[in-house]
Amino acid sequence: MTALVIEHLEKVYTDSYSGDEVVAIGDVSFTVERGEFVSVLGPSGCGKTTVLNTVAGFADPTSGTVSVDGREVSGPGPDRGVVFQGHALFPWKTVLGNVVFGLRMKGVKRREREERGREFLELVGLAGFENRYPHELSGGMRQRLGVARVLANEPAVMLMDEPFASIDAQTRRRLQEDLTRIFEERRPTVFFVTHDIDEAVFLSDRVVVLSPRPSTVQEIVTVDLPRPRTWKAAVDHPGFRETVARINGLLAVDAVRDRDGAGDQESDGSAADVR
Ligand SMILES: Nc1ncnc2c1ncn2[C@@H]1O[C@H](COP(=O)(O)OP(=O)(O)OP(=O)(O)O)[C@@H](O)[C@H]1O
Repeated sequence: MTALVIEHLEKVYTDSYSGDEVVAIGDVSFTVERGEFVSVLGPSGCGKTTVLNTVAGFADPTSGTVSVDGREVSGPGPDRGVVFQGHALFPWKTVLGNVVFGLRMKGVKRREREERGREFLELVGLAGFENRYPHELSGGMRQRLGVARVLANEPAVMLMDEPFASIDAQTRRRLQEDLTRIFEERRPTVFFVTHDIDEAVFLSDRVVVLSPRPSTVQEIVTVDLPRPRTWKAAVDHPGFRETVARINGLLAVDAVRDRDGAGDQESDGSAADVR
């Protein structure tokens, strides 16, 4: 069953300083099936975060529609859970308090929510930290907590906007492996935004490659890698290297087009800013 449908999404912003119109998203359509992990990749400024914000209900489309489980999105809702880059945890609540917050809002009884909260903390490797506060955790642990908090609510779609971008490379790899394991165990529906091609390929079932602004879907690449996945197995797998090379090629074409001025006239030349 299809969990998320994005149809002919267009987004035009008006620059608050100059009053100029910026066409962030030209025409973007794609779907995410239930239990599927889909990443969105594209040059810097092509509108990846805008697509995610529109799905989250934080931004309205200029035209086009976004539907989750058959219902058109018209604002934020509990059917979509967002894991932010900057954690967005409640600093005054304990680790367990943060995880069970959404369940409390839904009216789940204390015993059951604490049971579920502990289960999700265990899943993300934070068992034993229930009574700590977010400031007592490392950046990686806070990000795990962000994931546990969203998973505990069992949203129809889990939205992740570069959740590991500000985390050191070694920890990031571990978190990516943990996320893959959690995905394989629980099969949430995930919509993931990233700059990192390796990360997108390692985590995803499909990768949506966007063109430079005003963005369109350049290609949707299916990742043919067996699960369960580990970094060790992935880097040795020819399919992993081929898929990374293919996406690299797609984005390199964008960078050349942009440099030669054939792309977006307002480009700041950062189209090659895809790690
Ligand atoms: N609130 C806003 N008002 C005006 N312009 C905006 C606003 N938000 C985003 N933009 C512009 O829309 C375009 C797309 O931005 P967005 O952040 O969605 O891109 P992105 O692909 O996620 O970028 P990055 O890869 O650098 O994180 C950019 O040119 C940005 O400057």
